[in-house]
Amino acid sequence: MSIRRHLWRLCTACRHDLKNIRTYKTYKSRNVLRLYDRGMFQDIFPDTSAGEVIDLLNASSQTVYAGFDPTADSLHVGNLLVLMNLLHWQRSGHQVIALVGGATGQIGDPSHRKSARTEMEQVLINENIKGISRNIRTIFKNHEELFWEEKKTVKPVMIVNNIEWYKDINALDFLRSVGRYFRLGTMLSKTSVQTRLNSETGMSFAEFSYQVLQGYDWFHLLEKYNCRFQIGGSDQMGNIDAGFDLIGRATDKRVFGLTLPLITTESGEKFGKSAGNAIWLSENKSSSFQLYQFFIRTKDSDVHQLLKFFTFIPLGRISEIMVAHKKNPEQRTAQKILAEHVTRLVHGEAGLKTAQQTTSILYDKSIESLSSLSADEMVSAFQGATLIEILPEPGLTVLQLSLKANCFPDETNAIRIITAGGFYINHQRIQNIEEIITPGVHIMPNNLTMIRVGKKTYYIVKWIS
Ligand SMILES: Nc1ncnc2c1ncn2[C@@H]1O[C@H](COP(=O)(O)OP(=O)(O)OP(=O)(O)O)[C@@H](O)[C@H]1O
Ligand SMILES: N[C@@H](Cc1ccc(O)cc1)C(=O)O
Repeated sequence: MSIRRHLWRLCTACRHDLKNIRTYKTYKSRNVLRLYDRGMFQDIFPDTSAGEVIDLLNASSQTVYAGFDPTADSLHVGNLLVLMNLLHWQRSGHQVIALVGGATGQIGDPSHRKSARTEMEQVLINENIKGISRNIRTIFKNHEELFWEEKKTVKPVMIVNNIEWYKDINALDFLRSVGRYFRLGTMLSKTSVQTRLNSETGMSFAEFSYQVLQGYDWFHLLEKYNCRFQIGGSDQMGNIDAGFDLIGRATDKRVFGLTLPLITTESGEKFGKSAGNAIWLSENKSSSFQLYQFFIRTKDSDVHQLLKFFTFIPLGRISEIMVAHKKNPEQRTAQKILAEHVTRLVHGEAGLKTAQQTTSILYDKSIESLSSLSADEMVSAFQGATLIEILPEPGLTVLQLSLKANCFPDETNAIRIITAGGFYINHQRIQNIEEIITPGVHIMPNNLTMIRVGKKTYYIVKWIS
């Protein structure tokens, strides 16, 4: 039987528990494998261990870890899926460890990458460690304060940095005591290695050794905290397997790895920082409004799955939400619930309030409201808006501005559409092509101008000072 069917069967056996859950504030059992019902696990290994894992989880509280390399100063929505998974473990009574890769980040994980990462300065790595540790602490704190109403307190998340155990390790000792357990054939067979070996850029020995470092991390956490579970996105399969192998050879303990599906873009690209399409969890990189809007824009075909991934709402209630949503999809009820949950978890009540207030600006067509937005916020508010930087010139006319902003293919079209009434500046229709662009009228106090052509083509002009 395939692992999926095996898990499915086991999860079906647990399903009667789910029916008894009246509130989404808590889970009644320690069996987190039920998250399979939410689509939150892709694979488990060893691949026949689902029954054993369920028994272990039900028998006692376990320790689980997931790692994040400090390759940016903030985590993003892709990483949030891993954090959601960890939160479910915490809600189920387990000890959660979030590892920040101060050591592994210096090498760079080759998984899912076409070329080596550019080396980062230590000061930058340190800043990144602070940023992502702050994200993790904030999310766990918001969860406990806003989503957890049980009397029983949850076990606080532990944040560890693997530089702590690598900084004093001697290379020779490491190769002798850890390196000897790694088999070259197995290491070479990893997809992350094969893809790169067959590419033009090839792979350095340092990157090749990455799996040894992540493997040893798990060994270390097992020895120190009895951590028997590691989770990560499906791109982490090879690295998790390396630790599993090491522990199998060096100890007599049983450990288990679980992978999660990757959140991808419409074109199937992994959503994250390397692909350059991240929505960040730090307010200074993506505002609470941008995060909220990102989820509000979820396609109808995806919203059911994202409610399962990014909220704690029980599945039965999610189905009810979807039934109501399908009756009136234009009201975006499901998207609003999703956006509200995620924004509250990531930015707290205050962040959610700001996001909702800013959203209401979209429906309130005053200049005061518009000028309270930043250029980035306007671009995300007016979906697909083009951002253009223009040097202000005295005497610039509406026609000249429309051409500089590339709103029209040529002057004839510009004159035709503007005079016909299809051109708007800051929500005001402008039909006089000779009107002079004036600060305070056309240029808002935030140094921006919003242009609309026709019903929904937006341009945001940022005036360079
Ligand atoms: N789009 C995604 N969907 C699900 N999990 C993800 C996604 N992106 C990252 N993760 C997971 O988050 C964890 C930490 O990943 P990491 O910090 O290396 O970020 P990353 O975005 O994968 O980095 P990069 O894009 O630079 O490769 C890993 O378990 C990884 O699989
Ligand atoms: N390799 C993981 C991060 C990580 C680092 C160390 C670990 O022990 C575990 C995970 C990633 O790049 O996504």
